[in-house]
Amino acid sequence: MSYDKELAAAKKAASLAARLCQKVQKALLQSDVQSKNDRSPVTVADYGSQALVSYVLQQEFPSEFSLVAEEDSKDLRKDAAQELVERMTKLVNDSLASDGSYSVTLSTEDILKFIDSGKSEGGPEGRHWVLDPIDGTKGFLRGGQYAIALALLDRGKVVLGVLACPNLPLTSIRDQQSPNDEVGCLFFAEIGGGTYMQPLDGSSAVKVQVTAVENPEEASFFESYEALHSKHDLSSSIAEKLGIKAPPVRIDSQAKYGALSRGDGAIYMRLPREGYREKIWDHAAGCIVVTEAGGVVTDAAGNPLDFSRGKYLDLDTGIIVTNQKLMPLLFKAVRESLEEKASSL
Ligand SMILES: Nc1ncnc2c1ncn2[C@@H]1O[C@H](COP(=O)(O)O)[C@@H](OP(=O)(O)O)[C@H]1O
Ligand SMILES: [Mg+2]
Ligand SMILES: [Mg+2]
Ligand SMILES: [Mg+2]
Repeated sequence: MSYDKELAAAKKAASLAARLCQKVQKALLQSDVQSKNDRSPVTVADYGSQALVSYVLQQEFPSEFSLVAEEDSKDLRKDAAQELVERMTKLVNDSLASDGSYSVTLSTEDILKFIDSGKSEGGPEGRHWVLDPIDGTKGFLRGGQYAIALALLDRGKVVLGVLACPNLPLTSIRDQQSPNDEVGCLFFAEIGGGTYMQPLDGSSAVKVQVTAVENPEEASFFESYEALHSKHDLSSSIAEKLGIKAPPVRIDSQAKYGALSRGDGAIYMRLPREGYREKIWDHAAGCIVVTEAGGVVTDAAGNPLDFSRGKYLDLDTGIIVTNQKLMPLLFKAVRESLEEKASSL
């Protein structure tokens, strides 16, 4: 089955949302930051991006629409958020107008409804869009990496994914010469069709592949910038076992999956603290972008990620990503390190 029409819509929605986010990041004001009850930050751009993507997808697929997305409008309906909602409404309307294909002016209530249409629970039946309107909000606030991550599930499987990474250099992050290098990448993948990357400004796409490195000593690895999101000491001990020489590359968001899909690095390890439950929007798009580029994504027990169980990914311990050749070595090092840790407790 082809998902070409869905992929085209997803690319358009994510690119428009990326433009909105870039505009906000440039003019970031402290008051744009709200605090959700889980204490993770969320900005006018997270909400605006979700409203925009939800609107575009509903225009393109009016009859069959289900969206599992990270944000909801609860905090925005409080009096204190009124100014933020008005500014966000203007941002979304300006972004839609700049595209030219939608002649519409949405009201604040429309916008809140589009945000709330992301409340689907997903699951193993039918089709569901999966959206992280800004993945890596902390990176976004720091001026670092972030991604607009959009995927489509069909009967529980990820069948397409798009990652817009507005701050990711077009060339490998390993050989960055100057801070002026061009940035803004759009990664996209459809099941069975490979992974492509194009500049966010719309010029032509190139096919990408994960690295062919087989010797772990030559590999480099990615992990979260935020030490709270992934145990840096554990990944260091795994890297040491593998003989990896290069220091870890710490970047925010699913930009890690994008960078890995084009071979900027060989390994991504995500080892959250006990009790943390991963959400599908944090991995669905990244997972297909890497697997279609020839990579492998599993949990720490070697199982593929199961996106069919609702909004949570119930997995064993963490997520590991690399190419086919290195996976057995990485898996072994991860198991040994986890066992050593368990026996030292
Ligand atoms: N304690 C924790 N452990 C692991 N991941 C966490 C976490 N707290 C938040 N996250 C997730 O980590 C994501 C960012 O990924 P990364 O660590 O790769 O930059 C966040 O996405 P959002 O920024 O969309 O909220 C959030 O879902
Ligand atoms: Mg968040
Ligand atoms: Mg996220
Ligand atoms: Mg997010």
